[in-house]
Amino acid sequence: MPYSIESLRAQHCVPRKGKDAALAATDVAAGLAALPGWQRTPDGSGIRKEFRFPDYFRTMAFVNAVASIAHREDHHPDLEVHYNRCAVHYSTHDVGGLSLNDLICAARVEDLQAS
Ligand SMILES: C[C@H](O)[C@H](O)[C@H]1CNC2=NC(N)=NC(=O)C2=N1
Repeated sequence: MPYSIESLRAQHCVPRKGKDAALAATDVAAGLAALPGWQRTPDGSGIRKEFRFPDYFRTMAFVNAVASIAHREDHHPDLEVHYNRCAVHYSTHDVGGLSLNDLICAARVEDLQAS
């Protein structure tokens, strides 16, 4: 099933649990094709992208905006925060891998970058 970043952004996360909610490998690949710079983690359990900023202040502004998305969507990424970069890692613990929620949130994070 092809995805566009707009179609992902138009959706909201809902609770997804269990194996039935896990994305098939072909769906993950289709999702990543719509999300520039996002990659599957080496173990395949998540998706990840590193964002770079001019300074710590702007890095933290991004971190707080991502936290706001996490709060609104009730879907929470792991973050690696450094002085001028932040890596965002999404996976869905409740399915033990990737769900549509991860693609939706990644698309929302991309929207932050565009603004
Ligand atoms: C009920 C609620 O949707 C779940 O507890 C959510 C909360 N945030 C979550 N975040 C992530 N990353 N994975 C989950 O499975 C998850 N589950």
